[in-house]
Amino acid sequence: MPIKIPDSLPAKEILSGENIFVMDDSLAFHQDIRPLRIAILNLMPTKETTETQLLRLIGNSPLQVDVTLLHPRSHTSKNTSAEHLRSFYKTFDEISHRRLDGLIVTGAPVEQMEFEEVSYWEELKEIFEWSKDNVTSTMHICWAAQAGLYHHFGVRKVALPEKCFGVFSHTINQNNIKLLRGFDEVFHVPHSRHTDVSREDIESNPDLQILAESEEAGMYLVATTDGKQIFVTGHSEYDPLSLKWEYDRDLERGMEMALPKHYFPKDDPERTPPAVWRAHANLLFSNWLNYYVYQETPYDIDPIVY
Ligand SMILES: CC(=O)SCCNC(=O)CCNC(=O)[C@H](O)C(C)(C)COP(=O)(O)OP(=O)(O)OC[C@H]1O[C@@H](n2cnc3c(N)ncnc32)[C@H](O)[C@@H]1OP(=O)(O)O
Ligand SMILES: N[C@@H](CCO)C(=O)O
Repeated sequence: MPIKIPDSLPAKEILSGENIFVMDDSLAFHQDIRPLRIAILNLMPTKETTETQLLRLIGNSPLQVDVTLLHPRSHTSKNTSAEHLRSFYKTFDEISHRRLDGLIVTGAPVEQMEFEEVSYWEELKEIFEWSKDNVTSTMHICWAAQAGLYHHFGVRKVALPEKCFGVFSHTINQNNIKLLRGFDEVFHVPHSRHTDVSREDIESNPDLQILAESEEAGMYLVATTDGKQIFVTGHSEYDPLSLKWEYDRDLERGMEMALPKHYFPKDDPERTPPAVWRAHANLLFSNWLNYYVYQETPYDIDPIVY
């Protein structure tokens, strides 16, 4: 939340220079408050796990958030029960007449397919197009970041020589970016993917900025200069044991798996990995909700019907 202090207090200039959000009296007086309308388009097979992880982060905010869970109507989920989807989920066509303050699109285990082979690709393209005029800010996670960058900006997906798998240290590229407010100079994030996005395609696009990256894992946070689209290549939402679960799963399937990097204490898979990314994850989501959604979205959000 912003701090409201008198315009003439010396701290105001100092804090503004440090990328701290300071609100002046006139804006504070005029600010109307209502619950935020956020949808999560959940493309993960393990929907209940992902719901919980994302809601935990969205819930850590003083803002009231009204959450709608969405699943793609053009895909029949094998791993989530129809009963769960019927009880708790909607599809895009049921909500597309209303605008959203924020939209989160999750990862999906389809990164090694061509985008066009994904069963819900046409539907996702429709949602991406709609989001440009009907959502204040959209956050795309992992595969959704690759898909969004490809759809909106033609950024190519690139196969990695080996899976980017582990918990990596990251640094920020720019000061005075609202999404990065309060970030430590070095912070940690899990990555778990076989593909990356083309740096060349991103760097040559003046509408895109690389906000944070990792020497080992590459680009992490990419955003449009207007903040309407955020692309997150890692999984800050993961639970402490998510990477272990993926590692054990793949070993059980008989795959040759390298240990997740910088994860198990002393690289011993019998030891419990500590979560060293939780503070970062909470800050990323609360900064997004506050500065890219709440402070930007209009109070009267729905289109006026004459
Ligand atoms: C790069 C990222 O974004 S990382 C995020 C993805 N990570 C994860 O999903 C981790 C958890 N998932 C898993 O471990 C596995 O997917 C499991 C255990 C749930 C299931 O794996 P498998 O049995 O090998 O594969 P299965 O045949 O059930 O298909 C898995 C999923 O792939 C996706 N998928 C596969 N083919 C397609 C396709 N043509 N189009 C769209 N989705 C597809 C679906 O999401 C499918 O699950 P769903 O039908 O329940 O949505
Ligand atoms: N995080 C994913 C990567 C593959 O999409 C997994 O290992 O399940």
